[in-house]
Amino acid sequence: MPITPPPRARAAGIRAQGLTKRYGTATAVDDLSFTAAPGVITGFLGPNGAGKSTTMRMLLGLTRPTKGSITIGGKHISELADPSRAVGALLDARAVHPHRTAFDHLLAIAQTAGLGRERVGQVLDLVGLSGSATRRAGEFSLGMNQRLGIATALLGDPGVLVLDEPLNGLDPEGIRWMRTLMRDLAGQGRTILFSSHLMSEMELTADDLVVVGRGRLIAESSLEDFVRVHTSHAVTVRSMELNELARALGRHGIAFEPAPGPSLLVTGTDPGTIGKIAAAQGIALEELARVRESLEDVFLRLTHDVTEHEGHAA
Ligand SMILES: Nc1ncnc2c1ncn2[C@@H]1O[C@H](COP(=O)(O)OP(=O)(O)OP(=O)(O)O)[C@@H](O)[C@H]1O
Repeated sequence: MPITPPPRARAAGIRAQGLTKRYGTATAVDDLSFTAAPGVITGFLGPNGAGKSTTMRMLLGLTRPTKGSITIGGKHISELADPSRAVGALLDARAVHPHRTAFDHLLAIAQTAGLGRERVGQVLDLVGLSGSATRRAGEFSLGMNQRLGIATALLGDPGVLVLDEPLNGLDPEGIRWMRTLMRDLAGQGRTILFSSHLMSEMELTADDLVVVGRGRLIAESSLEDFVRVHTSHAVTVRSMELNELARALGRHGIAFEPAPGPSLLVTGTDPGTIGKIAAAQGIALEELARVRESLEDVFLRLTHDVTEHEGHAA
């Protein structure tokens, strides 16, 4: 069933400016600024405790910032004429009354938001729960609860969706479904901000990334640029004539270091150049391959740096 966001919500992006939240002496979110644009999936990435949920709660007006702001289309959620139609959220999929049926759960929320009964059937259909509408939420698996949470978020047909760890607890089929749904929703011009602590999930789902560690911004860019900028490029080259190869690279001023096996780890150049240098010297190569840090490695290194910095500063 196609669902079309109201035109007024189409262009509403999310913007955090100097957003800060302190609990006593602990800082959960620290001078955080970022944007999430309409029409794309923005991945909010950070290890557990990085401040993602707190940021989302401040966006939804559930937690008051100590300093700074987070707005939807330039407005605080309390200034929006019809917040439930502007923004939908999945925060904690288990926060459902266990004895209520899926239908009644959605109906109660729809009625509070002034939405018609027919919308409940539509969202149940959209998330594939029509067949379980009369089952109690307490009997649901975590994956079904996630679907019910998404149905709740979509009730008001909002232009902005805020999803906290939506892929948690889903099986591979559920993950594929959630990705396709997010892609479709973004394709309709909606703003999607979804959090995860897993780089592997982001890699396959997000267009843009906001990376946080210890409440601070670590990186904000497209996924593509993040990979390009933060991935260190190196080339491994294996040859039985390693000494000759090392001398030839040295003559060209190319940096290298020994690697396991009869191999060198070469930096600052590309495989093509190494191949040409070897060919010119008549050196046979057994292997010539670009080494890429996995995104998981990049993420761990970046967030580790923040932790280290914090540790020294403390
Ligand atoms: N109500 C609160 N009172 C005190 N400290 C809090 C409160 N809410 C969050 N925190 C702390 O703020 C920090 C950020 O928590 P937050 O839940 O926002 O992180 P997160 O990135 O969403 O991580 P997770 O995925 O584990 O939820 C944590 O150190 C957390 O213990």
